[in-house]
Amino acid sequence: MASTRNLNRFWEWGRKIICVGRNYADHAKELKNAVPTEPVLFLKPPSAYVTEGSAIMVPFYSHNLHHEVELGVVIGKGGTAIPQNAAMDHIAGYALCLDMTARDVQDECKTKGLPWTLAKAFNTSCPVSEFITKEKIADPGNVKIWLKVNDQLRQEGNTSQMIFSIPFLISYISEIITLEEGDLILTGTPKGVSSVQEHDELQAGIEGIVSMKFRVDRPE
Ligand SMILES: CC(=O)CC(=O)C(=O)O
Ligand SMILES: [Mg+2]
Repeated sequence: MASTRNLNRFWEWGRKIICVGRNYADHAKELKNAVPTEPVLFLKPPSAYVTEGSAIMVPFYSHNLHHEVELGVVIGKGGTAIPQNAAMDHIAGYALCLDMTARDVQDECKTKGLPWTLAKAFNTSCPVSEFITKEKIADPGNVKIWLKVNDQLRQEGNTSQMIFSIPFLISYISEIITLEEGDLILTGTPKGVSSVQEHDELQAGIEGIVSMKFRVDRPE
């Protein structure tokens, strides 16, 4: 049965945020990571969401917060082990997302063999744009995404560069983690990630579709 809940404010649903790492070869290489042969997955909690008008907070334990601009896929119809050829039917729409990453903490976690939770899942680590209905993006596998810091272009990529396609990711993830209406999948970032500081202004967009703006702040 179709849901009567409105996905326009999907971030208020409190559902899962599933992130794909190293899905662009140029980004994997810039961080000297191997190009993966299977998707790299991690999670953010719903408390990571932040929307325009609120600030991205640098976690108190980090001195190297990075931006990662990514296309987000909002799930409209849940499922388990969704076949690739049905995957697009499970999408309600999209959002532009930032996977804010405490890179210094992530590097330490990697060295110590620890999970990335402190680096990736802190409050405000998932800034999102307005909800973009599915009809507004004819081919999510071919859109240009970009990010500027204080008006300087830092990231520019096309989702056609993804190693694992959106249908493949939906199918792969749903075999392991049942997808539910309101879940968000972050599909990975292209090259150009870099450090942001308190008071910086981040602007990001999907060309011709949406743009968004966030300020960076640090707790007192
Ligand atoms: C190395 C990473 O932080 C992976 C990641 O999140 C990505 O988007 O790639
Ligand atoms: Mg990422």
